[in-house]
This record gives sequence, C-alpha cells and structure tokens, in this order.
Amino acid sequence: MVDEDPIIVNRDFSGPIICVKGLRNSFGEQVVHEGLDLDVHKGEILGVVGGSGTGKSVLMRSIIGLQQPDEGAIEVFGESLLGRSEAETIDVRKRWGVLFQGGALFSTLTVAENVMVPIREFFPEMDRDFRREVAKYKVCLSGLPPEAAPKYPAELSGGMKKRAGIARALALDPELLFLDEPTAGLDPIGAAAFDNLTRELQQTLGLTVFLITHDLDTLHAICDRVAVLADQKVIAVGTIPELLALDHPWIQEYFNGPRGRMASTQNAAGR
Ligand SMILES: Nc1ncnc2c1ncn2[C@@H]1O[C@H](COP(=O)(O)OP(=O)(O)OP(=O)(O)O)[C@@H](O)[C@H]1O
Repeated sequence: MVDEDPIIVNRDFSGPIICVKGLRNSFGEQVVHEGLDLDVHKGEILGVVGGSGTGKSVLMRSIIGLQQPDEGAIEVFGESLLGRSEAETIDVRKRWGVLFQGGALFSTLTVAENVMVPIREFFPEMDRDFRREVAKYKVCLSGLPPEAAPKYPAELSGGMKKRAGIARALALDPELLFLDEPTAGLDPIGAAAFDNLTRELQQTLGLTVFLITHDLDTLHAICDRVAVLADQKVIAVGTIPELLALDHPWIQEYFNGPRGRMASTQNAAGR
C-alpha cells in the first residue's frame, strides 16, 4: 500500500547516505539483481564496477526511483522511497543530482537552459533572472567558460558536454551526486581533468558520490572505496588494496590484469 504521508526530511541523519538491502531486479526471465546489499557512506566517493551488463545502471536507476525493483528495501538519507509518489519524495530528490551516461542534455536547450530545467521544476516560484544567475554560477563551477552557457549541446565537445551535465546535476546544490560512466569517451587528459573536477567538487561541496565506471584510472585516482557487482549482487566493497586481498577471479583479473597494474603504477607515480 502507498503511504500518503509526505516525507519529513531529517537533516541530522547520520547513517549511510544510501542503504540497499535484498534488492531484486528482473526483466522477464532475466534476473539482474538478487539479494543485493550496499551501503554508501557520507562524504565518500564510491566507485561501482562490474562487467558489462551486470546491472550497474539498473542499480543506480533503482536508487533514484527510475526502476521499480521486484523486491528489497532502498533508503536514501534514511528515507524509504519505494512505493512513494513523486510529490511525496520531492524533498529527498532535491538533495541529489544525476549525470546520466552520455550527459542526457536536452538538445534543443542551451547549456544554461539545461541547468535551469531542474531549478524550474523544483523551485517554480524562483525569479527568472535569479534562475539565470544560478545557472551561470553552476556553469562556472563545472569548469566551463562563461561563453559555453548560451551554446547548444551540438556545439560542445564530448568533455564539455559532460561538464554541462555536471552543471545541471549541481543545479539544486545536491549533497549526493550520481555519475554514470563520467569519463567514458574522453581522451586520457580530459578524463584526468574530469576526475580532478569530481574530487574538487566532492571536497569543496562536501558531496557523497556514487560513481559507476569502467575507468581503472578513475578508481585509483579518486575513489575512496569500490563496490564490485558480479553474480547478481555486490560481491565485495572496500579500498583497492582490500579488494586485491580477496581471492575472487574477476577481482584479480580486473585489478591485477595488465591494465589494472598499469593504472596502479601510474597512480603511484602521480598521474
Ligand atoms: N529497460 C530494460 N528492459 C530490459 N532489459 C534491461 C532494461 N534495462 C537494463 N536491462 C538489462 O539489464 C542488464 C543490466 O543492464 P545495465 O545497463 O544496468 O548494465 P551495466 O552494468 O550498467 O552495463 P554497462 O557497463 O555495459 O553499461 C542488461 O542485460 C540489460 O540489457
């Protein structure tokens, strides 16, 4: 049954920022998650890794309410969101920002207008000029030059599109940021710059970051802990040295294969 009471946000909540328990997701016969548990702690950058199709994006979509799980419990900021209406969860949803794979910018809107979309949705009463000022500030925060604000996505490079996506994700001053493969498709210099931006934002704004990635350099450079998805669940969570101590074939292959060793060496040398 749907609980009709609006969620009263508890800003003093000190438990895990995200708590997933016993999650099950399936599409027809295909079971993607079964008995998946995961906690994300306040202030950390949690990297989420796993082979292609292991359900990283489906996990993120479940947490932010875009995928209705078959079973399980999901709490964000200590609030259970499953089965609640959009109106009931608005105060919790305001507290996170999302960068989807590929940026997911509205192609007919400029960068500044893209950033204004969530502001208009969640703060419709906000004065138009003030909204514009906030959008300009978020564009700067993302590391884009002010000249990028009136441009359309088609006029931007891949790296600039990602930054525009970050500007939009930061529109509502979130405490929690979801990033789905933020460095995919970027050249190594652009990817390293994006990692630095993520770390700087996390430190200066005190964010918690849920970061899906295949990028070993990103994991080594900025992730405090890494969660590994395999066999329909999170099979391990920890720092990279903690994961390396585990005798799991996928983990060993991933972090100790030729690319994993190279990323580790580069990071130790200060990429
Ligand atoms: N809406 C959907 N309908 C049917 N199947 C889906 C849907 N969304 C995801 N899937 C399936 O669920 C599985 C997990 O998908 P998901 O996108 O979460 O994988 P992923 O781990 O993020 O993969 P990648 O690393 O390649 O991005 C895949 O087999 C995918 O085809």
